[in-house]
Amino acid sequence: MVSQIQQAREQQRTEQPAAIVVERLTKRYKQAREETLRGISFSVAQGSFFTLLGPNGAGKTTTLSILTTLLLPTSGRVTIAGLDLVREAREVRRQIGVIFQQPGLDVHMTGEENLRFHASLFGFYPFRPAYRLMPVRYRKRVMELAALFELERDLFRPVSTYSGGMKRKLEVMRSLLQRPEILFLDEPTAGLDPHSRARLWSYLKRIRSEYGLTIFLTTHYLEEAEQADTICILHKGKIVAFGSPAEIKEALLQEYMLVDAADRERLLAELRVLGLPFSVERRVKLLVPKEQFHRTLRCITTPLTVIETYTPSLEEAYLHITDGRE
Ligand SMILES: Nc1ncnc2c1ncn2[C@@H]1O[C@H](COP(=O)(O)OP(=O)(O)OP(=O)(O)O)[C@@H](O)[C@H]1O
Repeated sequence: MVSQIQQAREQQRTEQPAAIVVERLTKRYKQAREETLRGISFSVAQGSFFTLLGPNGAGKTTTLSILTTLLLPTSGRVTIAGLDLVREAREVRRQIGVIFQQPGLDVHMTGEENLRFHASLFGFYPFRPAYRLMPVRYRKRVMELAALFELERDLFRPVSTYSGGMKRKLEVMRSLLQRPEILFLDEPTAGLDPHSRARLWSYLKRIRSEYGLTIFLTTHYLEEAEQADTICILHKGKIVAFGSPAEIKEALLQEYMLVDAADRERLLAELRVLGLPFSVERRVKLLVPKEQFHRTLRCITTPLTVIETYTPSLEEAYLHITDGRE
């Protein structure tokens, strides 16, 4: 845990300023026997694409709810855009946009009415009973976003006529109305078909480059996490892996060979002499990287009865790390 905090501080010192700094965050729900978050620490660099990945129940939504000021932490400290999450919650809300797992649109209203009500409710713009009566800066912002998301033609139609993908786009637009610095997305592609999912990703890429947004995503889709700058894997309320997708892959992927011999004792003695790392399960498992498979085999003189090579996929490695831990 100490190293996580050091890592968070180190990142702050050496790279871009951190958009989010989380230190020793815990959450215990009322009447819950265990903590849902068990002292997690990490930081998110400004303008980066950060993914919180983990299986059901890992604590992703809890973390996101705390970071978006909807839920109070039990202990720990969080800074968002340089503001203290608890003491300056109101100001934090102005700096963030949020897209929740469950769409929260009123389908009886038009797309624009949904935007207008949201903007007024959160105090970003004063409420007026018609779009044309809204301040010019609101109308300019809405049209700018509608153009970006190609929703101009449908903006004044009831949301009940929208497809799932269009509703998602409207939600993204709504979250960007006040020009937030950080966009939080809780499993935003759940329920979308692959086509709409891919399109949503391309929009997110565009807004990120156009507005320099920091994106904080929670997901349990590995392929979505792979597009991130940083992945943080949460499991049972603890961080079990943290780094770039390449670093995570390297840490998680363990390539190995399974070998065996009629004279197993001779084989094991030989492996010890050769100094090769191994463990004995049903077969003898040699922990060597793929590039060394051939060389390793050439060194072994004991006649082998079994030779199998194994390169797990990222998916398998992820399942392994999240299945086998307490
Ligand atoms: N209001 C609550 N009261 C008590 N326990 C809760 C509450 N909300 C969540 N939990 C528990 O906290 C744990 C983490 O839940 P959370 O929703 O944060 O996980 P998650 O990683 O977002 O899962 P999913 O991918 O299913 O959304 C779960 O065991 C859940 O039962």
